[in-house]
Formats: sequence, C-alpha cells, structure tokens
Amino acid sequence: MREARRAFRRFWPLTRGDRSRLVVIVACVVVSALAETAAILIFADLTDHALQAGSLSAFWGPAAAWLGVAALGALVGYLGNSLATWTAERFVRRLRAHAFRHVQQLPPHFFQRHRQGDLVERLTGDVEAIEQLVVSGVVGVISAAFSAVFYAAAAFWLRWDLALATFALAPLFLLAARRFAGRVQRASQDERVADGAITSVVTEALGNIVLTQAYNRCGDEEARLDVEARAWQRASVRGAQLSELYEQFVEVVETLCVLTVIGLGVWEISAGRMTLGQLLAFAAFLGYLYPPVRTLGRLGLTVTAAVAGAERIGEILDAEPAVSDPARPVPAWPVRGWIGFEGVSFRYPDSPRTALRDVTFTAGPGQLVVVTGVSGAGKSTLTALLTRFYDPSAGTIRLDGVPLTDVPLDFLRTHIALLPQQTLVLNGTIRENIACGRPGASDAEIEWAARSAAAHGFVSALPDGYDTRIAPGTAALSGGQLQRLAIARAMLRGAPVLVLDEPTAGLDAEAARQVVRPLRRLMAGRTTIMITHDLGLAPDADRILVVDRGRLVEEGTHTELITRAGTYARLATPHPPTRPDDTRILRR
Ligand SMILES: Nc1ncnc2c1ncn2[C@@H]1O[C@H](COP(=O)(O)OP(=O)(O)OP(=O)(O)O)[C@@H](O)[C@H]1O
Repeated sequence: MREARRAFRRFWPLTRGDRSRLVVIVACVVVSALAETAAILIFADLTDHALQAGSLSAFWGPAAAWLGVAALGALVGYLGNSLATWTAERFVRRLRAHAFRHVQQLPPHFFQRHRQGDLVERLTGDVEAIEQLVVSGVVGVISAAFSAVFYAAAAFWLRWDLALATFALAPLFLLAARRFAGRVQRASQDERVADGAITSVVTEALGNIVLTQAYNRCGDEEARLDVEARAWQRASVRGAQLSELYEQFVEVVETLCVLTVIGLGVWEISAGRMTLGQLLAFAAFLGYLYPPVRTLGRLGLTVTAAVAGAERIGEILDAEPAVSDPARPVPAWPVRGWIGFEGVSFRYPDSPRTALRDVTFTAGPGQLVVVTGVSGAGKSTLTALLTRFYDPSAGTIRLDGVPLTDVPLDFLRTHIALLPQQTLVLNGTIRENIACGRPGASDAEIEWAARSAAAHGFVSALPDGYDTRIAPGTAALSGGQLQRLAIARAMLRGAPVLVLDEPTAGLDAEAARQVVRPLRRLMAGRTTIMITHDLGLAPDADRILVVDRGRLVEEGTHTELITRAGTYARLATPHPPTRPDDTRILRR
C-alpha cells in the first residue's frame, strides 16, 4: 500500500484542471444511489400496500414515482459515466504526453539500455494502468465507499439487528482481498514485462527484416517470440485465474449472507415482527450493497496491478536528461562558427572507462577538420559532446568563445547541423523530409536545397516527385540518395557548423562521388568537423585530428602527418587514397 500511496502522490498532480469534474462525477454517483434507495423504498411500499392488499388504486402513485426516480437515475448515471470516461481518457492522454516529452529528452545511452519495444509498452499499456489508480481509482473508491455506507445505513435504518447479523460476515471479503492482492500484483507485473518483451521482439525482428530473411533467421525470431509469448500467457492466465477465484469466493460469501437474511427474515415474519415488503426491501439493500463492497475489495487488486505500471513509468520519469538548458542563457548572437575544445575529458554515465581525455583543438569558419582513428577511439563521442548530447566531465567546449553550457539547447542545435552516419528518414513526403531542416521553407527553397545536394534529378524522376512518401526503413531510395536528401536538409538549415559522421560510409565509389560533390557545396564557408575512417577524404582537410583511446595523439595536415610517420601514417598507409578524384573534388 505504501507503493500505491507513492504512485498516487506522483501522478495525482496530472489531474489538475479536472478535479471539479471528479467532484461532479462523484455527485452523480451520490444522486444515483439516492435514486436507487428511493426506488427500493417505493418497492417495499408497493409490496405491502398494493401487492399484498391486492389494491390497484394503491399501485399508480408509487409506480409513477418509481418511473420518475428510475428516469432521473438513468440520466444522472449516463452523465456521470460519460464524464468519468472523458476524464479518464484525458488523464491517459496527458500522462502519455508527459512521459513521451520526458523520454524525448533522454540521452543516447538510455535508449541503448532499454529495448524499444519495452519503452513502447510502457508508454501505452502501463500509462493506461495508472489511470486505473488515479482517476477511475479515486472515483471508484469514493463512489463505492459512499454507496456501501449509504446502503448499509439504509439496511440498518430498516432493521439494525438483522443488518448487524449479516454484516458479521463482512470481514470475509476483506480477508479474501488481502490474500489475493500480492499474488495479483506479481502476476500483472510479469504480464507487463512480458508484454514489453513481445513488443520488443516484434519491433526488433521487423526492424531487422533484411538480416532475418537473408540469414534464414525467421525460425529463430519465431522461437524468440514464442518464449516471450509463453511467459505472457502464463502470467496472463495466472492473473485471470486469481481474479476469477476471488470473484467466485466472493459469490459464495454473498450467497451465505443472502441465506442468513432470508433465514432470519422468515423467523421475523412468522413472529409478526416484520412485513414481507420490509424483508424484500432489506434484501434489496443488501443486493445493492454487495457490488460496491466487491468493488472495494477488487480495488485492492486493481490498485496493485496499477502500481506495477506506475513503477515502470516511474523508472522512465526518474531517468535524468544528460543536459539541460542553462539557468542564465546567453542572448542569441549571429553565430560565426568558431569551435573550441579546451582540455575536454568525458566518461559515459556508469562506464568505467574514460572515452575522451584532455582533448584540445579549434576549428574556424570555412575550415574542414577531419577526425580519424581506429574504431572505438572516441570520434563519435566527440560529436556527441559538440552537439551537446552530453556535457564533458572536465574541460570546456565553446562556440564563438561561449561555453556550450551557457547556450540554449535549441539555439545551439539550430546552429550545428549533424549528418549522422545512419541517414535519418522521417515518416512523410520527400518535401517534408527536406523541409524539416528549416520548418516553413518555401517550395522554391526546398528545390534549391535539393538541387544543391544533387538530389533534384532523382527526386523529380520519381512518379510523385517531391510528394513521394518515405518512411524509416521503408524508403525506396539508395543509401547515396538518402545521404543526398540529408545534405539537402542540412543545406536548408544553413547552420554555420557542420558535423559529418562518416558521410561516405557504406557507399561505393560512384555513390560516394555523388555525395562528395554536394558536400563540398554544403561545407563552403562553414566550420566542418568530419569523422571518417575513409582517409581518401583526408588529404584536403585543413587539419586532421587523430584520436587513439580517447586521446588526441596527432594533429596536422595530411602531408605533415605522413612525414611524421606516426599513427596517421600507419592508418593511411594500408589504405592509400583510392579515389583521388573524389578527394580533390572535396576542396576544389
Ligand atoms: N553509451 C555508451 N556508454 C558507455 N560507453 C560508450 C557508449 N558509447 C560509446 N562508448 C565507449 O566509448 C568509446 C568511444 O566510442 P566512440 O563511439 O566515440 O568510438 P568511435 O571512435 O566513434 O568508434 P567507431 O569508429 O567504431 O564509430 C568506446 O570504447 C565505446 O565502447
């Protein structure tokens, strides 16, 4: 229960703005209960004065009153339930938006540690489970508690001695709920985890469909899904069995209560201390009393299931973004593009190894700085720090002399264009994919960017041209074509600093040539940091930085470094420039 309280306190603030609606919903429940009570009392009156007396004239008045009360109850019930659904769904929408906004701020290592499918499950199923705790839970408790107290009071008012005798069995309900709650929580936790695992297997298999098919791994993927699906089936069946067991147990206890009432009623009627109408009304109050008591008992089970979801969403919300906007940001300025690394060191969160150590260099407008080194040396880490996915553990990175930590994130990322190794495609048209470089760009500007990126030709040859729809993983375009779309996007962005991560990786000589030409146009006048293993691109760089095990071990031009006969010369020798044309193109 402590977990439930904690979860409740955490998510209750999200109902702000809807609390007056919650009050209206509870008011509807109260009015419904009053209407039901009135109906029961009218029923007792009908039994004693119309039914038993066989008097039709005594029937019409109470019948009309009953109908009126029933219509009022129906209207209020409809309003209350509609409002409750609306409020609950609005809560789900808000919570999901809140969690999604938070997830989008999280650093890359968070996504490396969590499987995508599991995150999807948390943002869908778990979010809905929390609603059961916060909105439906609150309304449910208040309504059920009110109804239970109300009908119990009515039963007491009618015959306190009979009521006392039947309520003696009430602790059985609580005992059952207590015994079941823990097990249901474990089962629903297992079910949620299995749900996440299933979504993960499906998204991973479909995301990797080429590998799956090319390496005949369909069977393996099915087996993986089967393992998770079996775990889900076990948990799901266990949860359903426990709930069913609880329901059936409660049913037996209820029957026991009803039999007690009838037994005592028969005795009382035979002794002339009670009328048949009173007995029926008493039984009806008990009949109305059970559903809210059941709800209260089951609420324990619903709450424990919701707590399982709340803990999983809580884990996401507790993950801290690696960077935040500065408390006192510097005002915007016309960025020139001077980049400075001063004694920068960095260690990934929870990693025992230092990924970058004491790195110092500068790069200015119009300069091309190539960063190279063996795999795992720390090159991509350098770009992650420059684009501020992380802040350095020590040292400072500056843009035009201003520490990046003083620059608002939006402003920084508007002025540094990143072309990651894997070309990123948005779900939309080619036009939208280019325009996301500068939202609001006109068609003419988009076409200009595509022409500059040597993309206009192949785009206009497509049947739908710029309106061709593409999506992540389904784009019917080659790697080189996608890279040119990314260049067009960066072209449109017009950022003074460019960060290129392996721009020609995975492209053959011809495709690379087609990418290098537009790249040259893109780089003109900007500060370009290019990460590459492809040393064919290095000779024309203004400066080459060689990174080895996180340290900057060499710095100079291609000729200087070859003469020095150090790491760069070793890296460059087995791979002499194989595409002299391409490398010259870069700076020509
Ligand atoms: N999220 C992370 N958490 C912990 N360690 C990481 C993380 N990302 C990278 N590393 C480690 O940091 C070091 C530098 O990695 P980085 O990706 O910068 O190398 P790289 O030179 O770009 O390699 P490659 O050329 O293969 O892309 C490596 O030892 C890597 O294992």
